[in-house]
Amino acid sequence: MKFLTQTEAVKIDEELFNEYKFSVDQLMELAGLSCAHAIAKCYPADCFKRVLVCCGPGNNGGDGLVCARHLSFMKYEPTIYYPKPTAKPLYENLSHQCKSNGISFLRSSPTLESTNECYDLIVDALFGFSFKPPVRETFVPITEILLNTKIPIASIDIPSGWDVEKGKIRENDFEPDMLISLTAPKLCAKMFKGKYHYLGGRFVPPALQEKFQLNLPEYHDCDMCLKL
Ligand SMILES: NC(=O)C1=CN([C@@H]2O[C@H](COP(=O)(O)OP(=O)(O)OC[C@H]3O[C@@H](n4cnc5c(N)ncnc54)[C@H](O)[C@@H]3O)[C@@H](O)[C@H]2O)[C@@H](O)CC1
Ligand SMILES: [K+]
Repeated sequence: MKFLTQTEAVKIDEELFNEYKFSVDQLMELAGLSCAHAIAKCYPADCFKRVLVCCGPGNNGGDGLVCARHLSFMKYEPTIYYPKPTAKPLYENLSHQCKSNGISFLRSSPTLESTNECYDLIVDALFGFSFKPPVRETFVPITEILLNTKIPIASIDIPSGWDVEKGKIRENDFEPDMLISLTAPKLCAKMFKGKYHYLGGRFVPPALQEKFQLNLPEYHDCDMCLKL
């Protein structure tokens, strides 16, 4: 299986939209749904009910909003922390859908103590493959919590803050328990040492897989995600 550079990840993204005519909503829905499925396989709702979903300003954050909505249908109780909501219809609608499904949004940053006390699992949907270090000020408090908490963290696509290609290179980069690589793993996933690595985003057309020689493993039956 191929591990993608940042440039390859961006190119595949562009081809999905430009050549294959997917809309961002379509792929985000499938990506977020596959993350919820992968999480449910590893952290059952009866033990990991209270989930803090941390969402960033880009599409990785959008995946998090979708994932939170699906988790709410799977007997979890998600809470969203979305410190820099993006003023675009896509994100506003996703936020609205979460609120309409009874999911609450935190008004201010949680503390380490409140995080440890109030949640059983954290979903990291802060940054994906377009992240450029260093982490900007708004997101420093939450990344410090992710670094110091004992609660398991499931990262969507990239552990937020990691270099997309070189991986965990800074002292304060946190170590997630789970990584769900979307489309195909990025190079940083080679450094992932957590318990569960899953592949999600079962929507890559065969011709595109061939073109980028992704060499993806086969998904089983009707599964939305695959344990790597
Ligand atoms: N190509 C694909 O196959 C798909 C990708 N999706 C998701 O889209 C993600 C990529 O999304 P985007 O390209 O929108 O970007 P990201 O969500 O990776 O991050 C970009 C956002 O983060 C901000 N940002 C970047 N560096 C920062 C820093 N140092 N401090 C604070 N903020 C920073 C940018 O201003 C921008 O708003 C993927 O990782 C994946 O999660 C899915 O939604 C759908 C399918
Ligand atoms: K992430």
